[in-house]
Amino acid sequence: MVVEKYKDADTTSDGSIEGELTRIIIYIIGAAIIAGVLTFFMRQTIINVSRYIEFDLKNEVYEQYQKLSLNFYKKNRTGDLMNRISEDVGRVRMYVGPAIMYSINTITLFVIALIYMFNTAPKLALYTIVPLPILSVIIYKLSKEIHQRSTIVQEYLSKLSTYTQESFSGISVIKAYGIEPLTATNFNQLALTSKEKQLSLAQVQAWFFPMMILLIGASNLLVIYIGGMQYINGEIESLGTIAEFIIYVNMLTWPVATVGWVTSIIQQAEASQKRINEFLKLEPEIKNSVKEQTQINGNIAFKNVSFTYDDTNIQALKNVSFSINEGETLAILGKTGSGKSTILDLIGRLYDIDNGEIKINQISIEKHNLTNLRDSIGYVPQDAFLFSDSIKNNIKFGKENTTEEDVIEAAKNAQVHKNIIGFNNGYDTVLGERGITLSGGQKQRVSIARAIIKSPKILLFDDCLSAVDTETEEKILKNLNKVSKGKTTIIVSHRISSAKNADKIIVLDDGEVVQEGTHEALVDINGYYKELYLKQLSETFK
Ligand SMILES: Nc1ncnc2c1ncn2[C@@H]1O[C@H](COP(=O)(O)OP(=O)(O)OP(=O)(O)O)[C@@H](O)[C@H]1O
Repeated sequence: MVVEKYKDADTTSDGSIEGELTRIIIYIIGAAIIAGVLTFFMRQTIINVSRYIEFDLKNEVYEQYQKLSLNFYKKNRTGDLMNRISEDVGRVRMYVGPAIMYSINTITLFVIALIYMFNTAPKLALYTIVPLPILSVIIYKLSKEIHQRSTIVQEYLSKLSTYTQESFSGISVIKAYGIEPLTATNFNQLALTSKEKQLSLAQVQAWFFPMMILLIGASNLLVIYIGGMQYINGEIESLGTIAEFIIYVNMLTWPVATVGWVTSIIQQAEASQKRINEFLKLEPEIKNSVKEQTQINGNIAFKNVSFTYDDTNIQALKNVSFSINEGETLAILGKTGSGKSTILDLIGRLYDIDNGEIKINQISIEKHNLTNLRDSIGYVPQDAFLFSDSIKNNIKFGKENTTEEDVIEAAKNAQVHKNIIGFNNGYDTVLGERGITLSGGQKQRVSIARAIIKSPKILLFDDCLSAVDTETEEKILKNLNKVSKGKTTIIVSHRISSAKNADKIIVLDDGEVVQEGTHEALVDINGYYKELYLKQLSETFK
């Protein structure tokens, strides 16, 4: 406009043109600086808020994971569980962050630009904005397609990483069986499919910018053509209007494109939020219905207990009855799959039973505060699970605020102290992926130390001496006898040596109690226990 004003005038030499241009340049620079500062604060506020929301949501989802029972984990694949906490939460964040931010941006810019455009040249404004909704719809369709294809790409990437992870974990089996070529072929097949999916994604993505450029170009041409015609016809006064409109078109194209993109983000976020909500509404199967504290002394009684695993429909326990008093030791023997571990899981209330009753301190197990119940149990599982952390922390895991001396004492009682001090870093030796691998027997003993240090009312040992030699077993049992004074102990085993000193022994067969008594009584009766005793006795003297 300024140029046009002075174009035909004779006064090119006076300073007023310079002054006016400088003023406008300062306005432009000033507006850019203000826009920059405001954009910075907007991003700071909205993106930060979205990160806070993401943080809260992740914690909420994780907390819910902790509450849900084992059955839930069996029904859902680990990949899906991970997705909910990372991808679904991420999509919701995209909605509360970028989507809202870009929408505000678009609306503000659009309203201001449209007011200016219609004020300057209403007819030209109308022609200019015609291609914009088309651009929006195209970008929406493209974004949707891109999203669908990238979900598939993501799926293949996680399949690839699961496969590789599993190969790394099972590398010793792969090498021992010499199946490297087979695993390599499988990997190659997966990688090939993954590549194809990536290429198909790239194909759609490749359309994104050409489409934008095409539509911007079309809008520009339209402005120049219509604007030019209007100028020739004298409908618009100045050529500057055309230049002004070209700037508007370029200013509006990106925000209009984001409308399409934002719509697709909102749709994805809606689906993710729905999935998260459904998940957060899930009630844990095992509920802690008792809020007040309950006392656990260690009397345990099973009365006609039957239990079937939901997922496999295997009836693991049939009409099982037995009782054990506070401070006593019970040994459970039986063939594999006879239901021994299931009994221990039921005492920790990892599952609720179908029929019968489990009583702890003469009170039904459901009437106990679940936290109190689990706090009073020291459980050593069949497969000792140790975290990728130091040995010290793995033992301390049983009881947080504990002293170094207690850790050493527990390790001594579990007969693993000597092994630990033999490592270069002693108790600070890191286990797992980043550290050393313990032998099966060492793992079991660290796991025993973890249970002992807790000094719980009830100690549950699930075949946890299977990987130690009989001499060490003898020593551990002797120590356990000492530390388990006054505590109720249940030992699941396949060895008579672990069971013989128990106050009571039960033998399970296919989920039923088939023998019950003390060692002295059972070796006198024909049956599984006597057979096992004679077999193991003869092996000892071989
Ligand atoms: N988590 C589970 N989900 C479904 N079925 C299970 C589960 N755990 C065990 N089972 C089934 O229940 C039955 C009893 O299993 P349990 O683990 O109690 O036997 P066990 O006597 O401890 O065996 P082992 O001596 O081999 O450890 C088995 O047939 C087993 O397949």
